[in-house]
Amino acid sequence: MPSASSSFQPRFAIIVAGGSGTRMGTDRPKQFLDLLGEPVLLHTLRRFAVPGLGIKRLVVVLPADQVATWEVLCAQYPAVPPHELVSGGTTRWASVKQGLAQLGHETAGTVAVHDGVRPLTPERVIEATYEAAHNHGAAVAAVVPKDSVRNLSQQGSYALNRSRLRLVQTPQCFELSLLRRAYQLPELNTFTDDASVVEDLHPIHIVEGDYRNLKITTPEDMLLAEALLRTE
Ligand SMILES: Nc1ccn([C@@H]2O[C@H](COP(=O)(O)OP(=O)(O)OP(=O)(O)O)[C@@H](O)[C@H]2O)c(=O)n1
Ligand SMILES: C[C@](O)(CO)[C@H](O)COP(=O)(O)O
Repeated sequence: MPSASSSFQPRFAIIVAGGSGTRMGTDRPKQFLDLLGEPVLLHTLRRFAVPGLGIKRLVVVLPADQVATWEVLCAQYPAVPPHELVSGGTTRWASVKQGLAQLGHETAGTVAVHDGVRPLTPERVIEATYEAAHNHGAAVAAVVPKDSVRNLSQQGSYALNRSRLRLVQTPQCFELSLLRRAYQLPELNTFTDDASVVEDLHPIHIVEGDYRNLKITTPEDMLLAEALLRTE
């Protein structure tokens, strides 16, 4: 169950799966690809449907032309977690905005935004990110880079101090009214995630993520996900 400090704050989750997966290059969207017997997105939903997390509503954002396909797909699997379907937009930002609109009548709570293509997120990371958002207003899961990092410059490139860098994952959790305010501002082409949408309004707290929490983006990520899932 959510810890005592957050027990009076309802939890919501918006799972964004409205993308087309151009970098994956498959015919069907990567969120529908089979991962050891179930679609990637179904694995992701199951991670959030764990009773101990106490999530009140699970909203799934899909490409408008894939909603019917998803409903047919879901009918083929047992015990699909209850979820609400919403059509997305042409950018991740627009899809999150649609997901937030679905929560329009909720007055308070903590909301997680999570990529539908992160099917391996440990429960510990989800719980810690909700809890940190409850305490700090805004929290994202992130990990330390394992490789050295260089910044490209006109002269060539220079090394960055990686001890001060973090690779940001999802979930990204926020106090509901804060996320709503942030998503009322105009969309910028510098937005890559929800933290970048919120950060001008509120500081972002970093929670320890997990290297297993990979985002399925290119074909080799499916092989990695399969291998990791087999160890669970
Ligand atoms: N218009 C969009 C674009 C992305 N997403 C979601 O945001 C997450 C992260 O995006 P990404 O990995 O970039 O997915 P795609 O946009 O599908 O991939 P690509 O950039 O390769 O086309 C994914 O779960 C994706 O479905 C979304 O809901 N709506
Ligand atoms: C939200 C995200 O997964 C955090 O790392 C990432 O920014 C999504 O980026 P993408 O280019 O849409 O895959």
